[in-house]
Amino acid sequence: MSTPVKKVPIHLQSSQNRLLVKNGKVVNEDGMVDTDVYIEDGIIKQLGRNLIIPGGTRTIDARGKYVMPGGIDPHTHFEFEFMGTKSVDDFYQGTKAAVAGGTTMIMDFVIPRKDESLLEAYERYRANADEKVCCDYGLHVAVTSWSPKIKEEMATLVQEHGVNSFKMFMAYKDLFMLHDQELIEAFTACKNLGCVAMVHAENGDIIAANAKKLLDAGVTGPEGHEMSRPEEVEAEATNRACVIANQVNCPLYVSSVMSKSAADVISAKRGDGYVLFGESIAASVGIDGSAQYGNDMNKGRLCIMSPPLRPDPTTPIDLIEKLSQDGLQCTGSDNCTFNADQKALGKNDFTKIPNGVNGVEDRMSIVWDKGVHAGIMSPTRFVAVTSTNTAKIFNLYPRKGVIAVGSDADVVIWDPNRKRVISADTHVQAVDFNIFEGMEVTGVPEYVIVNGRVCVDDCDLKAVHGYGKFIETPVYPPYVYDQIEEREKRPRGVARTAAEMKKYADEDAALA
Ligand SMILES: C[C@@H](CNC(N)=O)C(=O)O
Ligand SMILES: [Zn+2]
Ligand SMILES: [Zn+2]
Repeated sequence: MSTPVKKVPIHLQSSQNRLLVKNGKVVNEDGMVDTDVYIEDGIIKQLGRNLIIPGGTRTIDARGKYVMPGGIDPHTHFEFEFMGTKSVDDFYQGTKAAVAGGTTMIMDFVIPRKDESLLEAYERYRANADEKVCCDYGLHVAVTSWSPKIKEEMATLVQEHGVNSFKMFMAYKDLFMLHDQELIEAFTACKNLGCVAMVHAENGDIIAANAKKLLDAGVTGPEGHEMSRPEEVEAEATNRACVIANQVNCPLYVSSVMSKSAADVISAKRGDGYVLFGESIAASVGIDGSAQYGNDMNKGRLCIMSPPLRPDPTTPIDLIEKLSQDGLQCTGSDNCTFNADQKALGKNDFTKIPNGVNGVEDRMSIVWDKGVHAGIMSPTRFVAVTSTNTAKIFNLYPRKGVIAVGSDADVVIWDPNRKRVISADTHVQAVDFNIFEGMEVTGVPEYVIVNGRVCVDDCDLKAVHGYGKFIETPVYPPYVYDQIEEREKRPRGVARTAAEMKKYADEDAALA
């Protein structure tokens, strides 16, 4: 199905059409350079100094600022029907908030209703999103049950609808959860289609058993949520997903890594040469999960998500360090927002609290503040983990995720010193609270250019609904499948001798 080409309304052309970003420091994942950027018709046309440009070009002075690829958020759930309610940020408000925070593309999840086919669910999401989005978007598709029909639909989605990634949930028993045999078959199907398998990694059987025990013991407050699924329940499933994917030689993307233990598994398996990518989220590097165990039950309910925020206060710093050192590769938001009254659906039973928190608007500032401003992460690594790596994994690169001639003009002019205080009183999102309430962050987008159009103009939001479009993600991303194919050429068992271990490690180092 071809994506309908959107005509940019005439009044948005001409003056918005030509832009020169001058005197900035362009930051890509592989380096920084002082140069100017000329944009026309939504595309980056020239890079350099003293550029020859046509009259009528608007010039933005980026002196003292970083000029970076727009953020790409690989993990959102806008207007998602879940746990008897629906997330309140829809594709308009959610993408408007994304743009406000410096994100110029999001990837959401098609999650089928009960008895809805994958194709019907995909069409429903497209119909919901296409006319509303304020920036470009892609779609992952969730496989929440397994059958020959599902396998066929995966192929159709790949061949006709521009999907290259499928999400399997190992949690949410009796709702979305797949068991090992189904995971083996779903991962094998992903591999045979040239796709990326994604997981929500928690052991849903253990969670269900623990939740029952806790409720039977009279634990109904928000603390029961994390108690039912401590870190090792996430780490066990993370390890199991990695092993299954490795055994079928399928590339694996672990979504919303929320604990040190799970992050350690991912770093270790990557060191063993697995084709594996780990995603942190704004919440997990921004705050810890102590509020769930506090005396204020209302506040505790608000930050309930899965996998849960961890009470270990060293978790955020551990995860931002792993992001900085390539232990983890991407940062999403897992934005799945429910208002306080929706969260109160679980006031007498923590298993009824709709799972999910905000993050799409604050993701970029949180990672800059906790990473770059804190002196832990370089600006180039910031670009990698907030934009480029996601673009490469889902085969959007170099159209997205880089400041380069010919790339889409999705550009953020970033003020590394400007500060802002995060608050529901001022945020763009629809949700009526913010898990980062009151947090002062350093690092703010001063201009956000979406497909060549200035949508944040000197910190003034001018996002326009319907301006974004669906972006197809082609199969066989080279960044991923070059490694898979290399491993196929070298079928290798488990290294049994020190010599084999060294040989494999040297081979993998040469490939990295
Ligand atoms: C259902 C969805 C959003 N909710 C959440 N992460 O708590 C997910 O698990 O990714
Ligand atoms: Zn999840
Ligand atoms: Zn999610």
